[in-house]
Amino acid sequence: MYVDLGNALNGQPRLTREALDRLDDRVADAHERIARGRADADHGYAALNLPDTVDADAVRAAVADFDDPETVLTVGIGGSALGAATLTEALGGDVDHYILDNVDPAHVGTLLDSLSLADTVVHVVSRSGTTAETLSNFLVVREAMTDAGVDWTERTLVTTGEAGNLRSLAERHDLPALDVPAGVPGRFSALSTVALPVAALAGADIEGLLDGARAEADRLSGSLFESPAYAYGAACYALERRGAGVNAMMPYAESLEYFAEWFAQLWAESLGKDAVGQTPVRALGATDQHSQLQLYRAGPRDKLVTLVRPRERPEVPIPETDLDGLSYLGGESLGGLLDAEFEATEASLAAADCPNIRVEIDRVDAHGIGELLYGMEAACVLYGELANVSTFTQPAVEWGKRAARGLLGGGDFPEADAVGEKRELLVE
Ligand SMILES: O=P(O)(O)OC[C@H]1O[C@](O)(CO)[C@@H](O)[C@@H]1O
Repeated sequence: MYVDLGNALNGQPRLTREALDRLDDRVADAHERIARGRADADHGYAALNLPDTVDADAVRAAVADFDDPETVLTVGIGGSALGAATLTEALGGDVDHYILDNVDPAHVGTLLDSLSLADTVVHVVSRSGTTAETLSNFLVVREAMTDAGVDWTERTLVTTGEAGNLRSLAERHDLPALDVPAGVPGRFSALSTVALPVAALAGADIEGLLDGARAEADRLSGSLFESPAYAYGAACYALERRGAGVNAMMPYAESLEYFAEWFAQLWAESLGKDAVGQTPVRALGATDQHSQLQLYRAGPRDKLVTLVRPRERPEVPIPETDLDGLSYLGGESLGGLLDAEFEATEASLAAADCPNIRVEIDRVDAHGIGELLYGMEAACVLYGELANVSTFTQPAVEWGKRAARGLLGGGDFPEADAVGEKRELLVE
């Protein structure tokens, strides 16, 4: 992973090279704390050990008995789904991968009606085993398989914690089951038994993913100027401290659209604590040049834009044309056009004093994706250290869960009472 901070400096919010130099001493201290946390496999820090601790053989063994499925359906939510979605979108492969990470009846019904469930492997993932959306969707999927005459116990893989509903289900029905990695929050689990099974079923290069992650881990050092991951995390932190409360994650590759969604959970759920944090915005280049770029260039000076691209792309030539004013495109390539737009957008943001950071990988392949995912995880951990927040917890998401459960008669929760006290100003 390559990180270029040139355009992060001297914009509005204003970050200077001198400020980064001063921050580097704190990066060194943070790196020591991170190294200690990794050495002790402390909660959360253990995620940065995954390239060496994940049991890839167990992943391969768990999927070995599934006979080359056409389709894999991931039933999970948050980090239990977004890692798998990111991997298969970026790396492609031999299966059609769908995820059910919402409980929209229209979507669930339409998707299940479209699938050949006899040729589908269901990977149900939940660390806690209690997540309402995941368990509800699994019960619906299981019934649909039964109604279709499919033995669901032959088509289901489980990844879950040591105890809980899914663990009991796997034991009761002798399902193949993997353990979620100890001490790794879901949003940090893409390079683990949570997401790797789908990548394995899709025929992706698991070792390449882990090699890329190891390469990025090897670059972690006591200076942000020697570690791309720390350079990114430190610059994002420093810019947020100076007013960049928004970070628009804008990959210039269609196959990295889910990566931006994965990044949004990683950044928001890790860093949004104690009334601080940096709001991740999911964007896509070049598409959002015709959309959100107007706001980035001419809106409030409260943003940084992260521009991500592979240095190599496949070539699709643009045919010659005599269309008025468009002959310059003829003989070019789509990749050449996309890269020109990347660089033009980068320069347009700089010209408008909007701080932006260039993140590149050699190509969108297993090694590059391993670098990118690990690098962003390490960047997030560093940011959390510098911001002195509890990076690996997410207490704020529990309130709504209790309210919903109370509304559904799942217990006596005062949060549910608050729903009934909603202020109303209805306009019809
Ligand atoms: O894997 P589980 O326990 O179902 O949790 C799914 C997601 O829900 C959260 O716990 C938030 O509610 C995320 O942190 C997590 O990725």
